[in-house]
Amino acid sequence: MDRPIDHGLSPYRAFSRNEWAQLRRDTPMTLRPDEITRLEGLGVHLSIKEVEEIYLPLSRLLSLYVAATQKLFRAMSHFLDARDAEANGEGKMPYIIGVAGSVAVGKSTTARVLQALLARWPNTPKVDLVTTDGFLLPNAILEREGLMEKKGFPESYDLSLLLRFLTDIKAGRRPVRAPLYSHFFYDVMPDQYVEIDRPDILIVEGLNVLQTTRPPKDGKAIPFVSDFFDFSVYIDGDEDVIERWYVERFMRLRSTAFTDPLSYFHRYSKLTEDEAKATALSIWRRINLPNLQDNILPTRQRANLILSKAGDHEVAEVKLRRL
Ligand SMILES: Nc1ncnc2c1ncn2[C@@H]1O[C@H](COP(=O)(O)OP(=O)(O)O)[C@@H](O)[C@H]1O
Ligand SMILES: CC(C)(COP(=O)(O)O)[C@@H](O)C(=O)NCCC(=O)O
Repeated sequence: MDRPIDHGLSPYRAFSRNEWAQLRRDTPMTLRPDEITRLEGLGVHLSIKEVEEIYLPLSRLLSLYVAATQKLFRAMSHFLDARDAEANGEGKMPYIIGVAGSVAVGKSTTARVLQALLARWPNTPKVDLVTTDGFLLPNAILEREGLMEKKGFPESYDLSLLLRFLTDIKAGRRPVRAPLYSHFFYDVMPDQYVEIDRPDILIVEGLNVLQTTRPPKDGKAIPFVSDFFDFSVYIDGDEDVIERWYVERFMRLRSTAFTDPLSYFHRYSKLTEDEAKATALSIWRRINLPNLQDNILPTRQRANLILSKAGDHEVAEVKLRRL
């Protein structure tokens, strides 16, 4: 009799927090407490324990993966007899890591921590970071197209600009410019860019980075953003917990950035505490929650690694995709 096919094998290997923390092995902590403080978001404490137990083992894994990829790249150069190009530094290929997840789940914070940790590994001294909000369509266009309530949805991004950016990075062009978004002005900044000049690692952070595109009608295939990634991380959490983080961040901004009359959300600084909370909840439920449910969560199983967070941003479980 034929053996039944095992449909139960998960593509992921799951680790409890403690199991994952053991995988740090003897990696020394490379960030000082004051350096961790500088990585914290607005008024939020980032615990050293969290960095040591979760992000340091992850940086160890990534450093090993990058080294293996760099070796593979050298093997290919050897095969193509492209050693001269390699000696001139032309053969360097940035290792690209995607960081995905809901609005307010902690993508920017995680990306900044990973950037700092990875830059301390000897084989990856230059680690750059790009956020995909720079590739949002400007408000003027979103308004014209009736998309202001769809900011962060797939249709609100200039996907071809993002794909061109990633193509240029992978082609080894230098420097490559990424547009900049301002949360203060709630808009893309005209003529402001971040220059990416051949880093060892590029982290690309954004809610849309694992999304797939519909098959084209004209037969011309468009690549996925994730086709350019060597590794991807999805940050996960329960909806009600992320909602709370969103509202808490909004309330902190209300008493800081929003008090500036130039800020887009200045009008919210004048609301009472209860009115402001209700406004934050309404934005979350009208825009960010439907985006999470319809467009972000369905991409979770495309990630190489899933970090599942609990109520205080502490990672409770890590899932690593089997090779
Ligand atoms: N590991 C963490 N520990 C404590 N607070 C965190 C952590 N990650 C994120 N936060 C806080 O949660 C909120 C959302 O994080 P942020 O990185 O801005 O999210 P995103 O980029 O996904 O919108 C911020 O207020 C941030 O300071
Ligand atoms: C700018 C964002 C779409 C996040 O973009 P990302 O960096 O993930 O590409 C999001 O923070 C946002 O502004 N959402 C619209 C609703 C709101 O104001 O929260």
